[in-house]
Amino acid sequence: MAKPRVIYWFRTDLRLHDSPALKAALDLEPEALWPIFTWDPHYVYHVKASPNRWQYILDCQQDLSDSIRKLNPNSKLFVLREAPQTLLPKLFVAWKATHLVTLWDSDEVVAKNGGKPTMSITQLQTAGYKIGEVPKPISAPDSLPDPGEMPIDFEQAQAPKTADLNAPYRNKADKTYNSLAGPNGDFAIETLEELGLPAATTPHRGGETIALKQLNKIMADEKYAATFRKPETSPAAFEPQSTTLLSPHMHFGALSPRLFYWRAREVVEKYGKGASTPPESLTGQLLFRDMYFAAQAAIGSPYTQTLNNPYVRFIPWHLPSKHADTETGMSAISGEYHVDSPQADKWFRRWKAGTTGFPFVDALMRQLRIEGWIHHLGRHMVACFLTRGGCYVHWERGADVFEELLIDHEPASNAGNWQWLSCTAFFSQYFRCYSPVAFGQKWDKNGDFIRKWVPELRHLDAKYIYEPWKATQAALDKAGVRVEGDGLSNSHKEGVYPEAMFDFNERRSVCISAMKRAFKIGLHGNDEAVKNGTWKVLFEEAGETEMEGIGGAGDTDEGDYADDADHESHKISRSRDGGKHGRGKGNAIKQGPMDRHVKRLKN
Ligand SMILES: Cc1cc2nc3c(=O)[nH]c(=O)nc-3n(C[C@H](O)[C@H](O)[C@H](O)COP(=O)(O)OP(=O)(O)OC[C@H]3O[C@@H](n4cnc5c(N)ncnc54)[C@H](O)[C@@H]3O)c2cc1C
Repeated sequence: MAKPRVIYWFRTDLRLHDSPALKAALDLEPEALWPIFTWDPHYVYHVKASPNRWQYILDCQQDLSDSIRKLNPNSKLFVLREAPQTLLPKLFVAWKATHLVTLWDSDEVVAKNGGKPTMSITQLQTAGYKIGEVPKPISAPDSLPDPGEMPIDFEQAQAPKTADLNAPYRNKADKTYNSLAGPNGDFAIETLEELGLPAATTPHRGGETIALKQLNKIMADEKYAATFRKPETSPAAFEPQSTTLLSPHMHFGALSPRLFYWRAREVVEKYGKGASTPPESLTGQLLFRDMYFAAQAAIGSPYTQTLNNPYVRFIPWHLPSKHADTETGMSAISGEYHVDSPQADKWFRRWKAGTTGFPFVDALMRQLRIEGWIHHLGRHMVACFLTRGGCYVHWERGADVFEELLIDHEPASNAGNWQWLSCTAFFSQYFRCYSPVAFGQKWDKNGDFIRKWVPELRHLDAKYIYEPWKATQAALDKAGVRVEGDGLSNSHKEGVYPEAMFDFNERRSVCISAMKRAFKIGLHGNDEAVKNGTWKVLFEEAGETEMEGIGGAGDTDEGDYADDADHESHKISRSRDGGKHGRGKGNAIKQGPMDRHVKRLKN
């Protein structure tokens, strides 16, 4: 019998280590193996991303290609410029391929959670416990077969002409699909130039080699890794940041979460007494990732939006999404929204631009734009501020901005965390709000983080750096800064920082009242009243509009319970572990997209 000829299609798994699908491909003992990546126009034009994330994926591909070449100088990552659904059938014939191998997400956690989404870490841990121990990661292969010949004497299907969500970034002609095998006909990795994009601004670079180096460095610092407690890590730390910054590597599959998990477990076991436990520990962080993945797997496409989502509370936020297709609700966070309040729209645009006049919020938003990454508690701060703790703007607007700017953008984690922060799902303590003054001061009294990202304020006395509206004229003169305008029209003026866009305490109390009312009315995304618009009547009957709200006292959230939605369940998970360093069976985590599927091709 003829030996298999395998097209190995790299998708969200840009690595060689811990790849069951690659192992399955090699177990076939193929006579030819073509590692390929195909540029899907859906991704290129319909997934919003700044050049920072494009650079990251190109880095991951280049590194993978170099690693493949090290194993076999005749091979590399062959990049093809066409949609997979039109390309692959032609390749199977032209290259006489017999097998296609991919990685897929698993629904096992959902099945073990009674077919329901995992809406708390306890549910995730219980389902994980039923599945059993997390499989150990497998090693990278030490050799790869040659690719076969690669004729492309077929017509390249043109990418459909559709709306390009990334058009605002393209400053050159888009040449992504000019030729199937790239400008030199050698199936090379695309460049930002080909994509028509400017240079990235982020200092963070992608690729399996960097990811493994970073992981080794983190685990070599045993005390850090074993005693990691997320709520004790500072959102204001930079160079180095206080958490691992491994999320973008995991997003592109350059790092296996199973490898990360087991390395963290081993360090904890060696460390013994004093090690941290889930959910605050490093393994606990990975549990959150799986919790959101399994929630998305169960809920399906409505997961990333409110409409049609039975698990998301309906709150009549400002700037709701325009739904092109209200039946399926598919385009919820495409970026198009109703401007029901010009005031809220301006707040939203100032939030996005990092010119709210609240220096801690602005510093975080500017770091997000330039670096594509901010600390988890920084994400808490800006998300709470945009939604239930300040602007009362829809969480889908914030998720949309994060989709564009994050280098680690992961649909499940992004939507889930925005729901958490806006108290629409996963978390409900809407009276706990992050103060843009007190929360930053807790971590960084001197405001060094603000001085780095908001240079207009870098010479301002620490006494005023979180609230420049309180600064005396003498203090402002000494710092060489004026506080005026909204930052949208005068953002390029040297030495000018915008005025605060509202009184935070006032807004917080307005928001809390409005949240209280919405919780009382108790609608969810799949309720008829939400779908047919009659929710308006219910809210009008219930009293004043959100803008006039009656106010409520509220608590200042300091982030201590940042990842702790249900204190009771947290206690349960600890006792199930016997309080031992996250080693109990209750910590079992089901790795995300790791099931292997080998499809026999019918050609
Ligand atoms: C509003 C909001 C939006 C977010 N959007 C994303 C996103 O698009 N992609 C993304 O990966 N994370 C997202 N997060 C979760 C979290 O902030 C990041 O995963 C984390 O900050 C990444 O930094 P790190 O690798 O240093 O994390 P570490 O603290 O070092 O944690 C290790 C890993 O655990 C996982 N993890 C940790 N916390 C969470 C969490 N709450 N949810 C899911 N996974 C978690 C990540 O994979 C992370 O790399 C979001 C959080 C908020 C509040």
